[in-house]
Amino acid sequence: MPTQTVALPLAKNHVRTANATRISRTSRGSRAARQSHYRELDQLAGGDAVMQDLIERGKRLIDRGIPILILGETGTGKEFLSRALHAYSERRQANWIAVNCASIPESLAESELFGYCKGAFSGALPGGMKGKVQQADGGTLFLDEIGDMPFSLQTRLLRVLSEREVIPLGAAHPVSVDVQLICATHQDLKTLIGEGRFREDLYYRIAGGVLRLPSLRDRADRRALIMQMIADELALDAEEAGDETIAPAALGAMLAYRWPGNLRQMHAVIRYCCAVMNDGRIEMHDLPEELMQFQAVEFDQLVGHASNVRRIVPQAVASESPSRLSGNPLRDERARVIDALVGSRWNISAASRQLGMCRASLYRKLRQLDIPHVRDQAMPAYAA
Ligand SMILES: Nc1ncnc2c1ncn2[C@@H]1O[C@H](COP(=O)(O)OP(=O)(O)OP(=O)(O)O)[C@@H](O)[C@H]1O
Repeated sequence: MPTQTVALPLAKNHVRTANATRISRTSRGSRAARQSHYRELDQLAGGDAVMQDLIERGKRLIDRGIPILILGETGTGKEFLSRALHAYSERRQANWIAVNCASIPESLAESELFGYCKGAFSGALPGGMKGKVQQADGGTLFLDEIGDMPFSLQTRLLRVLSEREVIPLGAAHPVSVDVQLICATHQDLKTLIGEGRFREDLYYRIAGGVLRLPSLRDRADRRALIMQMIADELALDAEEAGDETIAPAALGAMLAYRWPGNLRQMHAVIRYCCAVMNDGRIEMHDLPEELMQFQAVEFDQLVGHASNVRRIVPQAVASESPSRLSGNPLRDERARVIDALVGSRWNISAASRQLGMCRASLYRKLRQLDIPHVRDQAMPAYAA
């Protein structure tokens, strides 16, 4: 067994256990708790049929101790799913141990994963150290970014999985381990295998069951997710949050946006919006720049292409209630006009109908309220 590693192991706080992190819904008002908030397995499905099916398969696999490989773009919730599966499983009383294979320096990887004995190398902790695999004994080992695991380590991992035992650095005898394995990656492992960067035999060992998380733009329950995240951020119950917390135009922009960073990005955007909003309601001008820029591009594409409008504007948005009043008549009117314009994707006829005025009056109103037409904006100026 190779024992050439001589560097110090990673600090103890690199170990994240499920026991140290809340699994269930957090209580109202605790910001620190909310930030490390993990949902139960059934709550992850939301109202999306693909997710519901995936969760049901996940339950069956974990019940049978089958190694699970979670695939999905960055930020789709692979780690969340892994924690929730562990919390659902019979192993929930034991540790959930995460290892990010992309972030451990190769020189430390062996000692980090497999541990070492007293005096294994100079600079080692006096009492030796249990590796992550042993720490997960009886529980779940989550190998995140498995596609980035160095090839040499893949060989050792394969042995651990086949023999169900580890040999810490410097140890004379193997130690038995019993772990539920969950791996995750955003990479295409089949391609890595083709390129000789990932062991095919390891792939079949870790991919007992494959769960592919959908990207956020493919999820049918985006609206419910947005409302839930707002509720979480404001520490409200989902029903309490309701539609009162977000203007129809802002909701429409979030529904239409492509979310390349998936749930992680959406969570960050909602945290931002909730921090900057006034009067407990997210308005269009509270959205961060990337969503505004996206809107500007979309509108530019839409001008003169009325047939696209139906496809991009969610129907529910158009019929929602107008913005909450601020008490400043000019500001309220400006917000109402902007809501109508954005809600109708700058279709002037539709917006004027909604506002109860003729097209000419609406054009006059735009000039009066200093709202430039979207055609004339590099980026929409929504500040009301
Ligand atoms: N079900 C969920 N409900 C609310 N927020 C979620 C959910 N799943 C994920 N998130 C948010 O997205 C963030 C990223 O989730 P997670 O780390 O599980 O994604 P990932 O797919 O593992 O990402 P990466 O591939 O980049 O490691 C979380 O920190 C959380 O803010």
